[in-house]
Amino acid sequence: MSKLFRAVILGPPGSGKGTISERVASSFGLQHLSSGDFLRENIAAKTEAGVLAKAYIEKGALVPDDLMTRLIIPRLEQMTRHSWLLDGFPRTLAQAKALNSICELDMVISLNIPLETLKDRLRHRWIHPASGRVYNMRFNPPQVQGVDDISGEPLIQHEEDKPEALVARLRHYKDMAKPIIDLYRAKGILHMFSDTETDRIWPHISSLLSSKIPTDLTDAQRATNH
Ligand SMILES: Nc1ncnc2c1ncn2[C@@H]1O[C@H](COP(=O)(O)OP(=O)(O)OP(=O)(O)O)[C@@H](O)[C@H]1O
Ligand SMILES: Nc1nc2c(ncn2[C@@H]2O[C@H](COP(=O)(O)OP(=O)(O)O)[C@@H](O)[C@H]2O)c(=O)[nH]1
Repeated sequence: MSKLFRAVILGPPGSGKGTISERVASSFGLQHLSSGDFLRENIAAKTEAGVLAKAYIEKGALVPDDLMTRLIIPRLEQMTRHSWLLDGFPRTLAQAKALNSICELDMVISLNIPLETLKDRLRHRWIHPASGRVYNMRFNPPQVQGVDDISGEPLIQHEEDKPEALVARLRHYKDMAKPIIDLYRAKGILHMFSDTETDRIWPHISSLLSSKIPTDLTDAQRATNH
């Protein structure tokens, strides 16, 4: 069997991790694993870990490392036949070390987006809470304003996407991300992308992935995904 490809995408809130991950998943057949979506699934299913995690998320806090790794690591260990792109994990150095101990990453994509751009994007971000689908009233608006394209249910805006909350979130992100970025840079797998537009970053990520992912893998992956 072809070698699996395992990658992580890092970036501050609003940097386009979710948007780019979806493009990677559809163009290269990698499975997009989002820690936020995974937590929401566990909360909806009322798993023991989901119930514990819910209390932290509702307070606007990160889920503690031991709980988070207990949730996500077994999920990754199950992925023995699929290549993946992980979004939202690791968020701390302890999580990065836990990930290191179970697999050798092939690539880390880090998004470096100016603060003003992030503020502007998040002001216009609307989400469908049940599915995690993300819209932007200017960049990718829903077909009908305020309504999810697939379910027809109403869209909501997150409290923490307000500009006042964002500055603190970004400072926190920078502090947490620095040692993680340093770790991956030292391993020689870090690729940093800086721009204000996802559409300008995407061609670079796409050609990088094309050069690293063998086509037989993407074909095989697509076949198993359909
Ligand atoms: N790796 C993680 N470690 C700890 N907590 C996490 C992790 N991933 C997600 N969470 C928790 O789940 C919540 C939702 O995560 P999610 O990534 O969907 O949204 P977010 O924090 O608003 O990020 P972004 O704005 O970058 O999309 C987070 O606010 C945090 O409480
Ligand atoms: N204007 C604009 N909005 C974008 C661009 N890329 C992503 N977005 C939107 O910005 C918001 C944040 O993107 P998202 O993928 O959720 O980022 P994440 O928080 O890093 O996962 C969403 O509303 C996206 O639709 C872009 O290049 N331009």
